[in-house]
Amino acid sequence: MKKKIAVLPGDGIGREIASGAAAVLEAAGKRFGHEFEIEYADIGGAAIDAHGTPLPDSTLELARNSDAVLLGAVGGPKWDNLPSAERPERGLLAIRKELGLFANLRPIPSFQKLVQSSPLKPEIAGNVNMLIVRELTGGLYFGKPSERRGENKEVVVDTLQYTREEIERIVVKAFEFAAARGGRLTSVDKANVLESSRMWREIVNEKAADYPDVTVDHMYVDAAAMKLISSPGQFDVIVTENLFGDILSDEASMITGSLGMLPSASLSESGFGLYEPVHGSAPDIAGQNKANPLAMILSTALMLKYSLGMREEGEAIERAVQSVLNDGYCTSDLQMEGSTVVGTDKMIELVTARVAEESESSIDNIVYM
Ligand SMILES: NC(=O)c1ccc[n+]([C@@H]2O[C@H](COP(=O)([O-])OP(=O)(O)OC[C@H]3O[C@@H](n4cnc5c(N)ncnc54)[C@H](O)[C@@H]3O)[C@@H](O)[C@H]2O)c1
Ligand SMILES: CC(C)[C@H](C(=O)O)[C@@H](O)C(=O)O
Ligand SMILES: [Mg+2]
Repeated sequence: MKKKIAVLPGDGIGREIASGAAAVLEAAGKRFGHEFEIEYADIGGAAIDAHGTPLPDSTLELARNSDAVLLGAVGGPKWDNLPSAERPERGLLAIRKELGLFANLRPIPSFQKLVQSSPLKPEIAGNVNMLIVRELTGGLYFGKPSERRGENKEVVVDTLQYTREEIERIVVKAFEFAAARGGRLTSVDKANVLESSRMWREIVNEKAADYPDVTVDHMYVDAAAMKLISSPGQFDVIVTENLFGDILSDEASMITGSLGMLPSASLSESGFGLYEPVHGSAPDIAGQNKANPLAMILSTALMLKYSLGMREEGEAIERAVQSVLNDGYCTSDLQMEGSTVVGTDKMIELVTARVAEESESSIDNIVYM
């Protein structure tokens, strides 16, 4: 099969880990007989520097003409003093909006080998297989107005806006995933304060009638933040609005021991997908060959499975990651006792070599979908 993939490395460690995606694609292509045509384009700060805008038309055009998009990360101190509307992050928000990527899936499994790496107790960190379904193109990130007001510009406004349709489509998506997993759905909101959350809760209750096999509960976001640490194993599928999902997923990454382990998929109504790690451009370690490339590599696996109909190929990548970890290799963000700490390049090389070979080992419990 021939597929065209747009790779948008972005900034900081995004530039270092994007090569991991390209390498595993090449290895999977060779092993399974596919041709991946990879085309690179700028986004974020790199695009501001080269084209004067964080999302050039040419990048959007390339994304639209590709079968799927892989993205590293955007942002960094170099662009921190720009007005908010001109920052690298705007390029990311714009591509999500332009491509209609409203459903952001952030799976959080326990990696058995990494349990000791988690700050949580092993019996708590070791029994998790959660999916956070985050609304991605509405809420505070996109509400108008968002501005400074008043004579001295000392009044600030950000608007949390959702339409019924925007909430319905993400809630339905989450119910579908919960039903497919034979499981439970926890809707996370702040319905004791926010009007948007009250409508969110109303819609979840309405849609629940269509999914009698899914057990539904509601939780306030502050309590959910606490439960993610005290008893993450109680969650199956979580559905929540944009900002809550952003915060809760970084928090949940600590179950695995590192933000560098979490992949994500952002899907449109038609099933088109952009795949990116949950983490950012990590300016504190950029350029040092320290970044963990596994979130990017696992995002590539999700792309193969969800967007390209290549389940076997995606699972081969997940198995390769698992097998390299099981052999005791890790990057310095992970605290695995007795392990061999390797740099970004070496980790990419190790996983790529495993993808290239047949492997009989099972995937342990990385059950994304
Ligand atoms: N999707 C994205 O492009 C995205 C996501 C989050 C943040 N950002 C941007 O990234 C910049 C930096 O933000 P931040 O520092 O708050 O968040 P960050 O996610 O970049 O980093 C947070 C911490 O986690 C560590 N970390 C993150 N990814 C890692 C990896 N793969 N391997 C090892 N360690 C890793 C970093 O070193 C840092 O200590 C900001 O400009 C922010 O807006 C972009
Ligand atoms: C960089 C930022 C705009 C982005 C978000 O908040 O969506 C990031 O934190 C993420 O989680 O993808
Ligand atoms: Mg985030």
